[in-house]
Amino acid sequence: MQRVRVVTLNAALGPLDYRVPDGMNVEPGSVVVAPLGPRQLIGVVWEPERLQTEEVGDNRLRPLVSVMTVPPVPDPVRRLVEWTSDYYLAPPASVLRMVLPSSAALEGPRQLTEYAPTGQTPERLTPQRKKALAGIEGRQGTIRELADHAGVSDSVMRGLMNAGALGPVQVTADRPLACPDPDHSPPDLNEEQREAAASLAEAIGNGFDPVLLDGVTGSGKTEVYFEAIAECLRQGKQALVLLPEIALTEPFLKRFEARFGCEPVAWHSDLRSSQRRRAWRGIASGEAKVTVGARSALFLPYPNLGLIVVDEAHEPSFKQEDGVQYHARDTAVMRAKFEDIPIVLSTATPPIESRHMVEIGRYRELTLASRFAGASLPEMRAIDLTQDPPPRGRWLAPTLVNELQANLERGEQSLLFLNRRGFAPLTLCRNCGHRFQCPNCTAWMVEHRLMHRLACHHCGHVMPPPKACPECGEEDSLVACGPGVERIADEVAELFPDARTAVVTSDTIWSPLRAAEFVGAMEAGAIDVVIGTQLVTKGYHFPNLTLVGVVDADLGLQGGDLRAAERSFQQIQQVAGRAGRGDKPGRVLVQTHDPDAPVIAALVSGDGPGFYEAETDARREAAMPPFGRLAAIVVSAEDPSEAEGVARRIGIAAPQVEGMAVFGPAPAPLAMLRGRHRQRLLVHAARMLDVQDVIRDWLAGVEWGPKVRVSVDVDPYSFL
Ligand SMILES: Nc1ncnc2c1ncn2[C@@H]1O[C@H](COP(=O)(O)OP(=O)(O)OP(=O)(O)O)[C@@H](O)[C@H]1O
Ligand SMILES: [Zn+2]
Repeated sequence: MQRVRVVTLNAALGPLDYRVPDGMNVEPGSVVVAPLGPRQLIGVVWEPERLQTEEVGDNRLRPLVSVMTVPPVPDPVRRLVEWTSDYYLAPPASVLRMVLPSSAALEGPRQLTEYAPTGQTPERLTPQRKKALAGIEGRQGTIRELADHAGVSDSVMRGLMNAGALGPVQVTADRPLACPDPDHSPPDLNEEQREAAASLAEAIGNGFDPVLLDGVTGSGKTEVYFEAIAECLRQGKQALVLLPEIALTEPFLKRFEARFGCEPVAWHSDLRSSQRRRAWRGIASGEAKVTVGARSALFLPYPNLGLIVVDEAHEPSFKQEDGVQYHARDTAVMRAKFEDIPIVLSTATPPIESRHMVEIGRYRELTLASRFAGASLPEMRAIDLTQDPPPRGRWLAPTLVNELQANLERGEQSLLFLNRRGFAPLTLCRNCGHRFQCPNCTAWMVEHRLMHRLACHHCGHVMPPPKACPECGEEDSLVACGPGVERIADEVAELFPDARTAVVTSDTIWSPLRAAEFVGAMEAGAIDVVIGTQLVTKGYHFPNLTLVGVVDADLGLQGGDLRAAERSFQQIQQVAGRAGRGDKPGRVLVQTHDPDAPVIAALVSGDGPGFYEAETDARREAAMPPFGRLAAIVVSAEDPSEAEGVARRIGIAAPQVEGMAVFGPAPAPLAMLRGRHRQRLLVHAARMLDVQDVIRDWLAGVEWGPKVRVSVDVDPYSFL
């Protein structure tokens, strides 16, 4: 009798053993359907020696139901699942769910109805339908695709179908994917780029090779790693590019198409289920040669991966903050290791963790020191708000306003950066001082005037701004305190009524399509001033954008977590990097109350190396990451005393281990989130300590009820 061990997609279950019925062929990695009580579960066959479970006698084993007709999950992916589960203290099932995220993809071949012009043009076609029919340009596709292509609504398309102008065609849902051509349109690289590109191309097919591609903004890092992708394609291998925001995928797809002749496969949360199925099947079969995606694309079962690129590798959004709390950059390096392939971490502002890996010889570094085509890096100046303050009730200093005016007169584009969504971060009653707080979180309600709502940025709770203060009953007494991007947009509109402005935040650019519209408008010169959050700081290339104003450079330094200064530096350096990327030089004005703060001083004087050295020394001295390790244990419950009780018991049970210290428990800074009260413990450990092992044993010795949640965040990035 053959028995197998199966990891199911159910996180509440450990691995389970089954009997393989006669005639069924399974191997490690096979995706199978297994019975559990009256239900059926999807799971993956695992090497039994790698995962422990309760032994069940042969006679009690139930037989597997079936094997799914998809390729087995490859070896390196199974190793990645084990590593991620071990390192981030998450159930293997939770990680495996990211490998098999679409149940539709696991089903067999599927038929799909598409529509194509029948060649009959019905009489009396409305002008709108006539235009839609022309807009199809003879294509075939689903109603939705045709509507998208023609720029009309689905119902117009359905009208055409009912009128007989479009007819149904049955096709397989798994249409062939376009294959990128490495020689479609190669760029003419400059000397520096050529060297870096050659070195990356050389690495393809030659084993594990982590590379930090450190190039100033606008130096052509993308062009350089595209050459590595081209080599990967020539060798018939798959490549994966991870981007930090799905808003960046759309411009990336266009750029990729210009270089390789067709779009890569995109993977992100905004895909429709049919697209997700198609992408997953193409990836798993090896047909999809290049995938670009958000962090979750990292776990997909590429059978033949040849290269991973992590673009904007400094971005904090690579850290997943719920579910499996993994860092996609670090996990990507592990995947590259299991696959035995190169990985490129591309960034203009390498994080201290990655720089350190270069210093100790684990990663190699390739540098691009200058901007492409002779464009110079922008000139950066601080505006001291204590000397040059904006008028009362305004946020832009006179110097910045003058520069904006000059830019508008020259017909050049400007960008104002403020990392705060909405109109104002705080709303209070002028009469009694009442502040609007989220009922579910320790957070202020943020006014969003465009949506006419107060919103909590932590849980999404929204309410209309009340007419009267709920505390004192005074009418029309609410005042907005402080600026958000919408308020800056209002200020620009008052100062320059003719300027065309765009607010760019996750509220306005929530999908790749909206991002594409924004990029189109910028490129067409239809926007004069962009007011945006961190969403506009990265990746974009607008040659006519010559002025960047940082509205509040001190903002990121508040809160004071471990990486606050570094993050501020990166953010301002990145947003500054949007200026002067074409033939016109760029200027950056940084508004601050403290021009002598090390971050600001380093930015203005261009002494990045000095800043990093000081930051690194400080971390080394305090044994903070990457020189020491941190893990946070967060205990939450709806009942504050339950959370407190369990947190206290965990604190008391903390083992005495050399090289490890435990701080807390204490109420988390975000003491309530989504209605749950939160207590935090912080574990600080020496670099060499297997802190996960310690925490696993430690927590195994403490019990808590079902209403309490305990989560461990290894290498935390958020300290809230
Ligand atoms: N060799 C080249 N030939 C033609 N165009 C190039 C070349 N190198 C760079 N460019 C162009 O210069 C611009 C900046 O390049 P790219 O976006 O790759 O820079 P980057 O280093 O990724 O910048 P950032 O870090 O700011 O995102 C792009 O429009 C790119 O197409
Ligand atoms: Zn909330």
